[in-house]
Amino acid sequence: MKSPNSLFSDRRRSSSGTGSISSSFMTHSPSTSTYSSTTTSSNKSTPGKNPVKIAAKTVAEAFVSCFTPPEPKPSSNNFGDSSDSFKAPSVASDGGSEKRRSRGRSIYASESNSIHAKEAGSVKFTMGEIYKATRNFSPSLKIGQGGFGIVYKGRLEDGTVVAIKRAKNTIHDKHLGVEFQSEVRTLEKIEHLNLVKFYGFLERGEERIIVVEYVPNGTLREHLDCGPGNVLDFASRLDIGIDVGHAITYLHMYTDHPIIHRDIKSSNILLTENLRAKVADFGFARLAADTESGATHVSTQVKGTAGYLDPEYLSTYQLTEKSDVYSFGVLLVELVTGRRPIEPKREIKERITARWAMKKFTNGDAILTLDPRLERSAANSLAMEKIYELALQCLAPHRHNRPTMRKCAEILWSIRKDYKELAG
Ligand SMILES: Nc1ncnc2c1ncn2[C@@H]1O[C@H](COP(=O)(O)OP(=O)(O)OP(=O)(O)O)[C@@H](O)[C@H]1O
Repeated sequence: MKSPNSLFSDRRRSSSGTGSISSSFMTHSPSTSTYSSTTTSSNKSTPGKNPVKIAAKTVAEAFVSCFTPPEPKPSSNNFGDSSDSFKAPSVASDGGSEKRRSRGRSIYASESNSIHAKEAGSVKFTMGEIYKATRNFSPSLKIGQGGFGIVYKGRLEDGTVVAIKRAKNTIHDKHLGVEFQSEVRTLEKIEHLNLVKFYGFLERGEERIIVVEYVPNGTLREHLDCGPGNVLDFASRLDIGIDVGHAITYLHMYTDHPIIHRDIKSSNILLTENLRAKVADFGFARLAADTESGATHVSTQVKGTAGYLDPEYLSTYQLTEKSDVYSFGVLLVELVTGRRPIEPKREIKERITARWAMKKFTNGDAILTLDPRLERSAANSLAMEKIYELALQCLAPHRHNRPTMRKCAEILWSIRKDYKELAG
């Protein structure tokens, strides 16, 4: 097993609301030119033969101040203004007059000649509509920035408020093109209360844009980073764990073909005003092996985020749904401790949070790892122990020893039931 600290990072991001920019603590970056998309479904291990390059994202996201929801500043660009107040630049042949077909959602779909427009469930936007929705990508509507590009808050013509993800230069970064395709293809196939809703996309020239549901209350990571006044209480953390559990169970079990998210992490969990969770960012998602044909895993290059990556996948390149289960285990520890999966500034034995917390748990000292901002009540302590018991299983080094996501969700349900009874 490679240490997460030795992974590559090809990402930099700034958090919405804080404006802070992270820098990678990883040692080197992968060359984008060595990217390989070679993947196979297999029941055999092929380590060493794959031209694999690890493309892991950084977790060294330096949120320096407390979270504030990513509402654009009130300004002349706010949505309260008349939409006549700006003009969309003219766009060559994108055809603002394109008619659109509806998918039963409050948006329109294209009937243009695009191959995507003809695919079931796909929705194509024009550049004119995107300009209009974002007021020409107004900086005041910028709500975040990730490795993929800049995210804007936008409003569609029918008033639907959306998040518009604009890829940075895909022409010079093949990864982003692949990520875009992956995200669109996955989003097209899914619909679940705990997954961000897909509204459509645009792929034209160098532009790659994804339009999804706007989730107004920031990321789980931002909430966990908050100071004493805004602590996410234990019950909310439990609810969020269950929501995420349901979302991943749906991906693994209830889509036409199982989908592996590959990047489950707290900064990809968006929260609604009621603190319900929605899993986002399907840039690394991919279809699981076709078990009906006897395949047990997919052999593919390693992608994900350092600190959340399944060690077995990391060393064998064999991807299964259980890699998401491992990441979910890391997320459970994050929910309990409030810490990031890797905390480089702490003393060595505490740097890998899951390792530290699981050690304390097995030594009977779990309480020492509970987020210091949470109450040390009987209900919290008992639920914490049970969550750690589940996390320990999710973090098993070998995938066969990890529970399914469905089992995880069931266990969390029963933990919440007991928690409610005890907490009163
Ligand atoms: N649907 C959404 N609703 C509201 N805010 C969003 C939405 N999607 C993204 N954001 C905001 O934009 C930020 C960047 O999101 P994005 O999905 O682009 O990250 P990313 O490219 O996946 O970053 P990374 O790959 O480094 O994780 C998020 O942290 C969040 O604050």
